[in-house]
Amino acid sequence: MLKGKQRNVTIFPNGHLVSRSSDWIMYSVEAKSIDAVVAAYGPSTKLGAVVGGQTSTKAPEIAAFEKHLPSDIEIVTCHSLHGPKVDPKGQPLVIINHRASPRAVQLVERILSCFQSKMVTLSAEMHDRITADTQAVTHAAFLSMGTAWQANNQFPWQMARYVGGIENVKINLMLRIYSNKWHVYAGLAILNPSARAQIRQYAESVTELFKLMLGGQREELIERIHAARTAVFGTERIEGQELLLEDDLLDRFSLGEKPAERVKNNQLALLAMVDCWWKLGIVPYDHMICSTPLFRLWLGIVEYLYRNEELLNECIETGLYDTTFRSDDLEFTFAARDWSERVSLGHMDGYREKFEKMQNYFAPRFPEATKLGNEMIRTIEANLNDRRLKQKTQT
Ligand SMILES: NC(=O)C1=CN([C@@H]2O[C@H](COP(=O)(O)OP(=O)(O)OC[C@H]3O[C@@H](n4cnc5c(N)ncnc54)[C@H](OP(=O)(O)O)[C@@H]3O)[C@@H](O)[C@H]2O)C=CC1
Ligand SMILES: O=C(O)C(=O)Cc1ccc(O)cc1
Repeated sequence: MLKGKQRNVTIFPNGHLVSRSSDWIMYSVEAKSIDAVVAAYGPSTKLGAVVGGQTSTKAPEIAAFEKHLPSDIEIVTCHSLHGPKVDPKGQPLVIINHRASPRAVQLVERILSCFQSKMVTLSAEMHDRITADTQAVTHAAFLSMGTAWQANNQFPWQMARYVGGIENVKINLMLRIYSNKWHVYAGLAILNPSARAQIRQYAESVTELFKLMLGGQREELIERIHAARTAVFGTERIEGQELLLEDDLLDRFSLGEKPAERVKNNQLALLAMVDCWWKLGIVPYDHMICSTPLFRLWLGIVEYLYRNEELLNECIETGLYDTTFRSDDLEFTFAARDWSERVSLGHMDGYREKFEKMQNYFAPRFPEATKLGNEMIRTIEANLNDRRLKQKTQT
């Protein structure tokens, strides 16, 4: 029974009754089921209605609309670029006019304006290309971190090496992804035609960098890391330019006890990300208009590392000469390759099986991590906005 303000909402027994009586319909279902759901209810769409979807990958959604909707139905679809419990205000909201009149686009924009999100107009193809660069490959990195920790039977917040600074962001975002539904990430990775190659390159970058570390190939490693840095972040640090993130801010969001002295880490996951962007010719800043909070935090910690010469050198030296964490890096490399293979095979069940195994392992910490993660996203996003604003007013 609906209470209070929602008393005027009537829940129909099925999608046919919704379709035949609605002027605007948004399909917000699993991407893997979109074809079956639109096949079932699409033919019942009210004459003159506008139809869209909220799935994270537009290729299968558009294919389903084209196949099953009557040809006189207008198609304006969308994608909110944030997860649950994030304030939609100011977050990107992609609007795609696939087959519609300006009147239909305006109707959808007016309805969705209540989110107070930042609307961005893109084509479906462009949307999928950008989200493969931003979301799919970012998720691959965090899924692999979790898999490696589980394989070594670790809860990273219990280990000095993984507490404080950028480690906090890594752990919180990893837990955030595993606390969400498997089909969201499987859909993003497997059904997006551009995602496979990106995820494969990430796994290759991890493997190749790890081999250079194992082989003690100092010069090649330095050369490769610096070449990637130049391609992604430019040749020099602009004087006075502030970093997106700072130590004291990052240290606030810890699930564990911070050690007196920071323990070194070679940050293979972050080095591989920049290497992957370089190899694929991706400049992540170009995608800010269509980015999620998670991607901005990921880019924030990567930038934090690459714009700090001392810290980057420390990662290189640790990677080459500190063998204490070789087993972590070995498991991380296996994990990145295994996720990539599962995505390439394109089997939803293979993805689900692995995702849910990790989800069960980390589940006891989800409530605490979700609370802390929400707070972290709120605080860091506010900080990023302040800085962008300051930088804008200075230029
Ligand atoms: N979660 C996120 O962070 C984001 C998700 N998205 C996208 O939004 C979509 C929905 O995701 P989310 O809400 O998280 O997932 P949920 O699993 O919570 O929701 C999917 C819903 O679809 C319903 N559904 C599935 N099949 C049918 C059917 N045949 N008839 C009627 N209803 C059906 C399910 O009903 P039932 O439970 O009864 O099976 C369920 O309520 C996905 O495509 C996802 O990629 C987009 C942005 C962010
Ligand atoms: O921010 C992320 O990448 C998330 O994990 C949340 C999310 C998941 C699916 C989407 O389509 C949009 C946002």
